[in-house]
Amino acid sequence: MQVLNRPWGTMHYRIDGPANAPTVIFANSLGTDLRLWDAALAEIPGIRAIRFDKRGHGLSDLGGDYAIADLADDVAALIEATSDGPVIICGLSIGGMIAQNLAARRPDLIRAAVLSNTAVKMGTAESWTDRIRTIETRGIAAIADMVMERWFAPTFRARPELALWRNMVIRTSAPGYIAACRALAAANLTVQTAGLRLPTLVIAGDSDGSSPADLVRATAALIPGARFHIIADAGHLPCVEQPRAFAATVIPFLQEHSR
Ligand SMILES: O=C(O)CC1=CCC(=O)O1
Repeated sequence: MQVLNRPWGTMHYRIDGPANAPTVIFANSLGTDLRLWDAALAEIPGIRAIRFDKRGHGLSDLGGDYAIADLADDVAALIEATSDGPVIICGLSIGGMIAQNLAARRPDLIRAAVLSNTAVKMGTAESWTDRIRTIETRGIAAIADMVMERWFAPTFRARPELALWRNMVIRTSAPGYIAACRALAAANLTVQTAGLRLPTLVIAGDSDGSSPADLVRATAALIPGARFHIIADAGHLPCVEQPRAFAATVIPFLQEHSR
């Protein structure tokens, strides 16, 4: 377990892989911690993988409310503290929004981006307000079944591990989860993302109930030269549901842009 001190509190991160391998930094989604990437990383050898828990998730502190740009600033600080030169970023969902924001504002730190199951805008302000209200009135467990349906295709929902992912959501601190919902409600990255000029791979899941493939494709279309790939039998978290297919999609891109 490693610690980065930030003005808002303590940020948890970890590094795996050879010190001299190309660095890839992974940004998690809403309601998950850095274990989100366990299965995919087991299929992606030869990288130095940096993972972290964003504010209010996993072992990291919350501080107060924040915007997507503040989360991107945390990642910038983590890169500066751990790495020489620009890195590849791989972000999923809100993690993909962090990646878009950081690539737009700090091109000196990011050489290429993998944007998984993300968009320039996710959900509506009303949908996030409804979710926050449910958590405030009935607790975070009240949203868990709805979230599982958005995250996973039916095949995965029948597997015993579903209970573990459900527990991950339920055990996220309610204030931490709500702060991320507020940041999502306020975020629209259309202008920033349309200005991106870096190698980008965009990934969608064919059964994603949160960022449907057409929404993800529309974000890819904003970035000149971006590649777009749909993973079959995968919902919002293809790195969990289809780690081999996820790795097979990502590895050639990482190899191409690590040189
Ligand atoms: O919980 C969801 O609906 C999925 C999601 C939206 C943003 C994010 O990071 O995850």
